[in-house]
Amino acid sequence: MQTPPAIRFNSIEQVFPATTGAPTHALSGLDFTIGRHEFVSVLGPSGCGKSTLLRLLAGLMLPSAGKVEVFGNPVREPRDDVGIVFQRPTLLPWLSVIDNVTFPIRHKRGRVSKEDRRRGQDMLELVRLGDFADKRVDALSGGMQQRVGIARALLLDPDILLMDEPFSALDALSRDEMSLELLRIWRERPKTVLFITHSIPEALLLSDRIIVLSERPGTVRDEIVVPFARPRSLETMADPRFNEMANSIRRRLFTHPVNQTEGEPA
Ligand SMILES: Nc1ncnc2c1ncn2[C@@H]1O[C@H](COP(=O)(O)OP(=O)(O)OP(=O)(O)O)[C@@H](O)[C@H]1O
Repeated sequence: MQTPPAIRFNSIEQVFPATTGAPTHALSGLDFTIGRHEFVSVLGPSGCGKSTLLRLLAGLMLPSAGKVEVFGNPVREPRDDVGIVFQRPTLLPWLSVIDNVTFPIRHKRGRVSKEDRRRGQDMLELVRLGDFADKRVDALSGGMQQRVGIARALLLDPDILLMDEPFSALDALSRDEMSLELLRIWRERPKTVLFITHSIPEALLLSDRIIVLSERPGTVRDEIVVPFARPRSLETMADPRFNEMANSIRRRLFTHPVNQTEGEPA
């Protein structure tokens, strides 16, 4: 039997009812799969349903129709093998860094064992915050707080990592630095990554494949295989093909296709 993909969206419809006025049709006929340890970014116009598809995959809500599957199993609730990093890391400012990293375990089991703390410390080493375990999180910069969020998402060693615009609140330099850090972490701990972003260069630098969604209701408009060799670095962005691809994606995103072939690269 064929191994199921790590992630499958199968004919997803998502309609949000309205208390007044028309309901919002957020996603329609959404179909795509992601293979194990693949890094896939989702790009699309504002409001096209990117965060919605991530919340469906995280088991935070159920689709109006269709199926979301993780390793062939329908997603009905949050799972330990799916870690999530949000745009803002939602840390508890009165707790130390290590207590924030191990918080999901405290929340779930009511206590944190020595072994859990050791694992938390390992994750802090991985994100290069090993010396900051006992600091309060509000003493850290935005980039460092996002590292804490990544360490927390990796604590239970999930197969799948969902990232919803994780670096968009950072300044440009920290953003580039965190992109490279994410590539390093992904190399050291291979994961299946679904990464939501508004940044075309970020998607090109990080991903194996980019899914471009249409305007709402979001559906797959394009799938782009990113050809750049790994490991990638800022040098990758100097490859002349990088700008060409970025421009081609930009055109696809911001033009309304007259027919299906418009915007195809030459
Ligand atoms: N819980 C909800 N109830 C009602 N409408 C919702 C709900 N969640 C999302 N929506 C609507 O569904 C559509 C898709 O929202 P979503 O946040 O998924 O888009 P997005 O592509 O992530 O947007 P952005 O790029 O601006 O972050 C939007 O019109 C939004 O207002």
